[in-house]
Amino acid sequence: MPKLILVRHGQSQWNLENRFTGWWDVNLTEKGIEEAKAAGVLMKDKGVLPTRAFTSVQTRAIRTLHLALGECDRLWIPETKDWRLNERHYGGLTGLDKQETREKHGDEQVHIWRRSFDVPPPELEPGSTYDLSNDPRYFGIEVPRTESLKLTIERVLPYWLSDIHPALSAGETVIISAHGNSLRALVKHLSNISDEDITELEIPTGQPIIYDFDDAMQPSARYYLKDA
Ligand SMILES: O=C(O)[C@@H](CO)OP(=O)(O)O
Repeated sequence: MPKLILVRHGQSQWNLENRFTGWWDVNLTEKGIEEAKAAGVLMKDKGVLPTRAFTSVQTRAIRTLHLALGECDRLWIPETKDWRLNERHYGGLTGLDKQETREKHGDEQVHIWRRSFDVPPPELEPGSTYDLSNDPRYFGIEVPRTESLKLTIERVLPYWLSDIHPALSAGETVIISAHGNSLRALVKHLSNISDEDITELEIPTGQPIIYDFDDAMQPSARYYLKDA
């Protein structure tokens, strides 16, 4: 039975500092490293061992993948990195302190920017410190200036369909190491969650989530590997 493992990267430096992160490339904290390793130990203990890996082009997700695979002796499996699994682009909010932004714009506005389905944050100014248009990893890609969850889904889902789903259909046990909002995009699709209800879904760091697929490639209800 094909299995899908979703894991959000361990705590990042800007998760710790409570700053809007998005596409900005920050590293894991010590706690994040431990969370990633614990995910790998759990996979080993439960005998859920990936045969194929997908991740974003962001250090925190790549390192989480490698730390987890290292713990379950699966560093050798094929892996693909793709920007379409990146975190949602936080636009002009990138780098700002979340609490200070609440104090400036109000709780409600910040909640809309963070969790509404289709209201994107303000656009990032061209030439801003956080403009990644010239980053070599995005060569040939039009780096977004901002993204809502809806816009994130519009790049995650086609990639899921073209690259990840076929690997699962071929019988692979697939691990995706990605981000809070790129994983919300996938979970929304797989668990058929409405545009309203997805605003309530939070994905914890470093905690593997599983879907089992049946012969018709229909996903089971999702569950945490720790509860299996
Ligand atoms: O800052 C971010 O990029 C994300 C994930 O850490 O934050 P949020 O919880 O607002 O989606």
